[in-house]
Amino acid sequence: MPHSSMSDAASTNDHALFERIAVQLQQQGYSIQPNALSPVMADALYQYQCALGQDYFAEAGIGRKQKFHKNESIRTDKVCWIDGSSETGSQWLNWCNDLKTYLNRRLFMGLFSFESHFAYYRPGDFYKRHYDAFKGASNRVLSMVTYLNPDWDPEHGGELVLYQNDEDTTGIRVTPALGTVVLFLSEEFPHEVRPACKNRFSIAGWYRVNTSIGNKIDPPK
Ligand SMILES: O=C(O)CCC(=O)C(=O)O
Ligand SMILES: [Fe+2]
Repeated sequence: MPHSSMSDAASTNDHALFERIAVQLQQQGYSIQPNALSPVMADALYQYQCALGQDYFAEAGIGRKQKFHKNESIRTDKVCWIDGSSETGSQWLNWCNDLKTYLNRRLFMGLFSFESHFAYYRPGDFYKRHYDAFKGASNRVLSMVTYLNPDWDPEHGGELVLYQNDEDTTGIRVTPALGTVVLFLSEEFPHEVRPACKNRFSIAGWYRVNTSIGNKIDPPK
């Protein structure tokens, strides 16, 4: 039997996935990938988020960590930022970093850093139509959303609706099923989260470019 370790197999799968993402980002500016996460990674992230407990989740705001405004008319979800202090958190960040390296090599995107948080939408919670970044006003360039909901049926609601531009009122609807990953250019695609009839878990993340000027360090860290 040929020798093949778990990690070799995983990285071959990831390589094919990263290539599909790159092609779609180049052709259409977004990519929707059901079952993008390995079942092991999807389950670890799901378990991790479930174990976090309510206390870890804070009311979400608008803007980056530093410029934070609470705004309940636009969004009602709760979030918890992910760092590398846990095994699962660091595996997640490594995977996101591998994707960053791949996209930089393949598309010359110049992605510099990545930040992400778990998000928890209770039944009825929503995030109204918005852009993740405004042209020239932010260094977030690529948005990524990963869903952590086993057994999600379309009738549970909670879709992401991704619009092609300001005029688009139809959009593309994405069911937030476990393991689905969506990426889109942050300045190009308005989008919204529709209310669901049950708890909806996800990870929202953003790849950023480096816009440091002089001695102002941006992104921080
Ligand atoms: O959870 C989603 O489907 C999208 C979340 C989102 O748009 C955001 O956090 O900016
Ligand atoms: Fe968003």
